[in-house]
Amino acid sequence: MSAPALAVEMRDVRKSYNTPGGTIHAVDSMTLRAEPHRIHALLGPNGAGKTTSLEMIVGLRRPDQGVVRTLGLDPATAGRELSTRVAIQPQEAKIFERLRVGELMTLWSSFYTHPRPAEEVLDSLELTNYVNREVTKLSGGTRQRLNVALAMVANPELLILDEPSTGLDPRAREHLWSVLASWRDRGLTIVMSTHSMEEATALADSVFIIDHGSCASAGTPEELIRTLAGGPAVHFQIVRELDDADTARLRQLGELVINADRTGHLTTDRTDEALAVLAADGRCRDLRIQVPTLADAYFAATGNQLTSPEPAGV
Ligand SMILES: Nc1ncnc2c1ncn2[C@@H]1O[C@H](COP(=O)(O)OP(=O)(O)OP(=O)(O)O)[C@@H](O)[C@H]1O
Repeated sequence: MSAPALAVEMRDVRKSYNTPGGTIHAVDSMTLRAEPHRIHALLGPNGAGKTTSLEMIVGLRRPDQGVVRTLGLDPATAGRELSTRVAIQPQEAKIFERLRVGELMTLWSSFYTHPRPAEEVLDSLELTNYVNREVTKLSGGTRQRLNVALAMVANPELLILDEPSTGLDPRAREHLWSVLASWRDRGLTIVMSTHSMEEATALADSVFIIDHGSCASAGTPEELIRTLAGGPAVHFQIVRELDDADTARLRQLGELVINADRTGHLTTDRTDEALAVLAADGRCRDLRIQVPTLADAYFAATGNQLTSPEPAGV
């Protein structure tokens, strides 16, 4: 079987929920394309439609309208042909709570034809020491890592993770990122949701900015920052009036904005040259270089700030 060009494609997908309070348009005109062998992050706040999208990608929900293709197949009808190739981390492994970690992994891997060795997955996620512990006695963060392990033991081509680092302390989170990156380097495709800018910046090869059920913008973190947030900017407070020659020089370097209160900024990649002009003879003070981040790109794409909750243990 030849591999499809895209791991996941959503074209103008809509999904609503009818609730006693009215219809919720959870996913609305969602269009995105995820290439294989990459880590893709759906980045957006609570309620943006990330989980609903992931559930449609694995076939747990059907779209009301539009096209979803996962590894080239329609997840609503592909059945076992897809379920052996795609794994999603169980949101809450409430079932089998009385089992020990090792027992649950053995049971879970028995559901699949070509599972990955459970010991290898447990080892990579630093869970080996917990094999004899009952699932119910695990901490939230350890349990979250077990959920990722349960998905990975299926040995999928496409791994779907819904906010995988929720509840992890900073060290565990960074370790999880390095494990996910190493799996990607061995050919796995990962599609994950997150509301952490830091996670998307550190981990994702491509980011889909999700806003009110649709994809507002997509690209590598660097592309999104460059195209949406612009380049670095030098901010300054004018002390002595800039003369025409200074202003002309600054305009040659980039885009100059001077405000009525005599503050200003120059958007330019040539920050050293800009600083030299602005600082000469004490013309300006409070000089500060601002390098745009994914948060700035997110704000430019959606008009909203996305505040990442602090990871547990901070
Ligand atoms: N089963 C459901 N029944 C009714 N409404 C739902 C259901 N699942 C999700 N919703 C609503 O659909 C919208 C999108 O939810 P979804 O969980 O897809 O977003 P999300 O981006 O994953 O958010 P979170 O980060 O909070 O999980 C929200 O308003 C949510 O309340």
